[in-house]
Formats: sequence, C-alpha cells, structure tokens
Amino acid sequence: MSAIDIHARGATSNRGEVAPTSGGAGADGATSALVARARGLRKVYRGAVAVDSVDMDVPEGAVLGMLGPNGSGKTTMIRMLLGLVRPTEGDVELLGQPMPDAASRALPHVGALVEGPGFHPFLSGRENLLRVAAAEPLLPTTGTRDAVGAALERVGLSGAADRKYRGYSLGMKQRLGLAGALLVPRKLVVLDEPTNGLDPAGTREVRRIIGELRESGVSVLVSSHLLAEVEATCTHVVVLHEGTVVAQGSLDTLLDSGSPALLVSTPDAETAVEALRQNRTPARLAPGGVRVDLTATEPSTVVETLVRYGVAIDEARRERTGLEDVFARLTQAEAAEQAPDVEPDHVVMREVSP
Ligand SMILES: Nc1ncnc2c1ncn2[C@@H]1O[C@H](COP(=O)(O)OP(=O)(O)OP(=O)(O)O)[C@@H](O)[C@H]1O
Repeated sequence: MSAIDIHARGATSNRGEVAPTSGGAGADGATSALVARARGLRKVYRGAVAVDSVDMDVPEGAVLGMLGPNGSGKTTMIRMLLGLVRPTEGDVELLGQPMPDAASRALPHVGALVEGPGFHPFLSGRENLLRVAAAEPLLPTTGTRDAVGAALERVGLSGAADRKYRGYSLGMKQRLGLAGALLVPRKLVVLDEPTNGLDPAGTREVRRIIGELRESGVSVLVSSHLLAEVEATCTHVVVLHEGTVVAQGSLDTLLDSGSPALLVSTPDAETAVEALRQNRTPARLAPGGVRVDLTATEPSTVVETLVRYGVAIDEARRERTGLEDVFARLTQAEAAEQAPDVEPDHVVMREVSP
C-alpha cells in the first residue's frame, strides 16, 4: 500500500511557552507552525497494536480531518495527543508542550470533544456546563454563567439547557460536549466524531461552527469516518488505516494525487486525441472534449501541443475525484501499483505494509 505523506519535518519544540511548535522545512519545502506534532507514535493495548509508527502534524490554522475506518486508531491518536493516554513509544507535542507531562500548560488552550462519559445524568445541560466552566483556568469566576449561556446558544441548545442531561438525545449530548469545547477562546479544538448522532441540520451546524473557528484563526482537528464530511469541512487530511498513516497532506493535494488527468473541453476532440497520440500522450474522447493522462506529461505541455495542432481549447482543468475514491485507493492493498506520482512539491509517497 502506498502512503502519501506531507510533514513539516525537523520542527523544533518550544517548551517554554504555550505556542505553536515552529515547524521546520516540510516535504513541501515550506515552513509552517504546528499546533500539534507526533513522532513515532505507537500504542499497544494488552499486546494488540492500536497505533504504530505514526508521524502527524497539525498545521496552525488548519482544519485537519483524521479519517479512517472503525478501529483504525483515530480515537487512540486523539487520546495520545490530548495526554489522556500515554504512548507506548514516541513523542507528542501539543502547542509546543510535551505531552502528557506538560498537559496542564497546553490543555487550557485546547477545547476537546472526546468520546466517553463526563456529564452528570441528573443535572441539566446548563448545570453540567457550569461545572465544566468552573474548572476552566482561563475563565474568570464572574464570567462562567455568561460563557455557558453563549456556548449553549452557539450549539443551538439554549431551548433545552435546563432539561436533565439523561433525557438528552445522542445529538443533544454531542452538542453539549461541543459547547464544553467552546467555553473559552481556544488555540486548538479537537473533535472526535462530532457529527455522531446528529441529524442533517445538526451536521450542518457543526460544519458552520468548524468554519467559524477556522475563520477566527483557531486550528481544528476533527476525526470522522465520513468522507463527505471531511471533504466539506477540512483543509488538511490524515488517513489512518490499521493504526498507521497511509496519507497526509492538504486536501487539495490529496484529491489531485488521485487523478493525474487533464480534462480539455474542445469542439475539436478527435483532432485533439490524434495530436496527443502522435506526441505519445495517452488521451481519449470524453464528454465535451478529451481526457488526457498526465502520468508522463504536464498540463502546459498538453496545451502547447494542442495549440500547435490548431485545436480550439475552451477550458482545461485537472480531473478531480472525490475523497472517497482516494480513500478507497489508499486503503486497498492492490493500490500500490496504481498509485501515481504526484507533485513532489507537496507529497511524498512511501510504501507501507498492507
Ligand atoms: N482501551 C482500550 N483497550 C484495548 N483496546 C483498545 C482500547 N482502545 C482502543 N483499542 C483498540 O485499538 C484499536 C483502535 O481503536 P480506536 O478506538 O482508536 O479506533 P477508531 O479509529 O477511533 O475507531 P472508531 O471509528 O470505531 O471509533 C481497535 O482495535 C480497538 O479495539
């Protein structure tokens, strides 16, 4: 199986203060700040390997979608990043702080919605949140009631705020957890399956909240097994499969990597195919024009060839497949041979065992 991998490698930690780790030059040659960074992470539960050899970066300002089938290690990764479980091997930095040892310095700046109990069934949503707010070091005691009211409003739970938690639906419980993550302004918000149990309207609201966080400069790490969800909300993606990373990078790069083809709209499709074939570029007729294989050539070369042969070009664009296709390719063993070369500026392919 192939892995697509983009990292800001060689990042140096900033252990003195809560600030993004300054990323070194990544595989794309660019430098970027990181709000979370994992190297060589491995977690073994009673002899069973849940996560293995994971390097992962969360760039500052990104909405990083952690994608993977059930049991692929998403929750375990999140728990290690948040310092809730100690890795068997490897290092984690959260906002430049080593985890779990410096959890108390990093966590006040991190809002998290993670699986598991946490709310009291016999208290109302508001009362539960007031208890959470009381434990927020960054929230002044005098501001808790207002902060709770604002967070409930933000997740659309004001109307049910004074009902007992035990009567909440799964979606309402998720909203309350999300409200807890948003109680104070954060540098990073971590959401484990935030749309779990939500109806379509609730799902749209989570999307909206993630969009708002991003616009206000907050970094977001969100796990999901819903490809469409990740495609709609995320700027970056890490794909986990059986505890290892099989792809990591910007969403755009990942989508481009799945389809090295150029779609050319032209009224002269047959001439175009003939011209390209004469130049040893595989091409075939497609609706409205031709589809040109880019495995061994560049879009600029294709366009130059067509212009030389007098082909009228209405439009030329890279073919995009959905994340679903990319995901299927990456999580199927036979994909190794089919994986195309992708732009080296952004993506590194490496072989991992299926
Ligand atoms: N506390 C634990 N004790 C033992 N095994 C565990 C524990 N937590 C997770 N595992 C195992 O580790 C593997 C990864 O689980 P994890 O929950 O991280 O995956 P996931 O991708 O979040 O799955 P899902 O989408 O179903 O929540 C699974 O095989 C799981 O059974």
